[in-house]
Amino acid sequence: MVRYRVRGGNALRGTAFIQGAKNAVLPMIGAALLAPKGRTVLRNVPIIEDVRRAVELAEAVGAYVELHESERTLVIDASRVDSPVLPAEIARRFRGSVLFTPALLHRLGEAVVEGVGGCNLGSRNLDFHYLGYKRLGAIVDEEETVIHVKASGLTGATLYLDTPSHTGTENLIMAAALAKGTTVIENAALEPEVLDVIDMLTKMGARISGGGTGFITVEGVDELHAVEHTVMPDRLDAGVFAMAAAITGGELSLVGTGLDLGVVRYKLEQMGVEFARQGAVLHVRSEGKLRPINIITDTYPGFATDLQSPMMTVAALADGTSYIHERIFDGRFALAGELNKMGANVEVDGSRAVVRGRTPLTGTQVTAHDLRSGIALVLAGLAAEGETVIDSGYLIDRGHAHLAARMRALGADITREISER
Ligand SMILES: CC(=O)N[C@H]1[C@@H](OP(=O)(O)OP(=O)(O)OC[C@H]2O[C@@H](n3ccc(=O)[nH]c3=O)[C@H](O)[C@@H]2O)O[C@H](CO)[C@@H](O)[C@@H]1O
Ligand SMILES: C=C(OP(=O)(O)O)C(=O)O
Repeated sequence: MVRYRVRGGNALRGTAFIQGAKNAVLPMIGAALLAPKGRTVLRNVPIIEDVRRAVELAEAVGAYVELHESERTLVIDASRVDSPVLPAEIARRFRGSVLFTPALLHRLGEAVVEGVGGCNLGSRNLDFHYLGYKRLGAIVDEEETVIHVKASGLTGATLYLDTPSHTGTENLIMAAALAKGTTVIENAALEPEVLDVIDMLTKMGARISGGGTGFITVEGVDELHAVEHTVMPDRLDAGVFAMAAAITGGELSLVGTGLDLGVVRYKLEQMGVEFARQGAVLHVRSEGKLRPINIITDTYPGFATDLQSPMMTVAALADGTSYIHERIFDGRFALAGELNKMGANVEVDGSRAVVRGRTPLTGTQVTAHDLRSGIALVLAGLAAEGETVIDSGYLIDRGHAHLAARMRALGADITREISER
């Protein structure tokens, strides 16, 4: 059992090193399995639990994988992939397991999905993935919780997503990349991570156009080859560090952000946080006095749902009433009860939350219900009086690498403990 212990009151100052993106590296590991020869090299890999699970899953289907932690590099040899089964005990521990299905379909003609995990955020359907595979010529059988997808070669088709699913878009691009003929994916996701995956697949020999427009065209090719690729920065990790500066009255230089934070930056600026781009470094500074804010989550370029929970903590520390509307997931407010235990005043009504700040936060024992509510509680702990103890830290480790060490280097009083239960 992993547990985080945070004692609040310290302003975070210094240089924060932003990790590679979880939501880019996971599809890239899936993409690496599409190459039947050679070795793929992924750089700037975040050393997070989801990556460890992805490595275990790749090994379970027959790939040879080296995770070089201090070099943040993965080397993947997929030449001996021989099992179509994604075993439940690994696959149910993270969402990214679904991203292995296109490679297994192409390489072995079938994929057996014994379960898919990920954060518990209400309904998390996969119908667009399976309907898309069917439109490309696969047969999809569901037996209770096990899904069996079979295809002796896929054929291009026009696909339409009811909503621009992130992993759905990635999976259908990978499925189409080796299908015969042309596939068009309408209402495709626009997230920067999807574009990074398209870049990697393009280097591998895939023919993909329209990334970032919502209409993606894929011309199928006969084979993809192993390449080297550097994973883009994690904009969610960067957002969390910017928020840590905001609530503690700190000053941070974010290194490795590359891209701008878009709407997250604008919302924090409205709250009174100062940003300055200094070449490759994004500088964030706050006096610690924050104005309230309104947030409506949306697919990119809207406000990312994954930063909604951390932003709820920031809102609880702002002077006045903030409003949050969660539009992507129907169960993403588990944080509210935990923040209220610490003294916040958050009222949830369906998909909307009203946060009345600023109320002083006091450290106590709280529960991370998912990855982002976990990191939001770490933020709350940084600004609270006394000690905040957060269980289960595993959920935080799913998505943030070496969190305690990185925050301690900036002056935070935070420890990560491993206990028997
Ligand atoms: C590993 C990964 O990249 N995870 C991210 C990905 O999850 P993920 O790809 O699972 O999220 P989706 O974009 O697919 O899901 C968003 C919404 O669409 C619905 N939906 C999705 C697919 C489908 O076939 N049918 C359907 O109805 C879901 O129930 C959910 O309400 O995007 C989410 C939304 O930005 C992020 O929170 C996750 O961090
Ligand atoms: C919802 C998330 O992740 P996953 O899709 O991997 O569960 C997240 O990163 O906040």
